[in-house]
Amino acid sequence: MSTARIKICGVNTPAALDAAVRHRADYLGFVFFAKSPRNLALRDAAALGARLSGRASAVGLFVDADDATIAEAASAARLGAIQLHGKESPERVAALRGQLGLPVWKAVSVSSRADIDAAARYAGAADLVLFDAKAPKGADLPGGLGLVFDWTLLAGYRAPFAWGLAGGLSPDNVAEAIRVTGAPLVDVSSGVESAPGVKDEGRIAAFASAVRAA
Ligand SMILES: O=C(O)c1ccccc1N[C@@H]1O[C@H](COP(=O)(O)O)[C@@H](O)[C@H]1O
Repeated sequence: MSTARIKICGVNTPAALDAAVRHRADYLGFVFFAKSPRNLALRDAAALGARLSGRASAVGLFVDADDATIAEAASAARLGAIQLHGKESPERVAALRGQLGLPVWKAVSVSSRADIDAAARYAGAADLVLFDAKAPKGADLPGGLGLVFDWTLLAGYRAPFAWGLAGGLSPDNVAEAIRVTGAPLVDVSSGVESAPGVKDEGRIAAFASAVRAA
């Protein structure tokens, strides 16, 4: 099995960006969702995109955002892909992909096998499906909560699309998550933070090492 690709999500400062690049993350997530402690103002996102300057791909995270918001951020922050983390339908995903000319990732929240099966509706619409733990009812955020789902639901999974694993990953559990699921991509946010919205270089380094050793 080849090494899983790494996405560090919620990068919101130059120091966090430099740390993620130093530890060879493949993707850096820029969050555009006002309720998130990792939310980026457009001007800050533009500065981070310029600093990144193609050394890794910037993935913009949106939650049920409108076309103009996504297009403006994609251009300002030099996004290489967008991640839709709300209730976007396959039709909405396909339409955005056509409009933007960028790969579109769709997060699918999981608490049961039925959720995995239902993700098949995004085949042909999304460039990548990201399985994440379902947030509790009434939560402020649909992700970025450090919650894990039952990885055995993905054991032996044959996906009809490119896919990745998210939800409560950390330096301590990511090797086991890869072992159980065979995930080709892992996405982490709160598991590499010292406090909500504060990335920690030591934890980023440990996460990247654990993935490469898995
Ligand atoms: O990171 C956020 O603040 C966020 C906000 C809204 C939707 C998703 C968000 N993050 C994504 O959630 C998953 C899991 O995060 P965690 O590792 O459990 O903290 C991941 O895909 C983040 O990109």
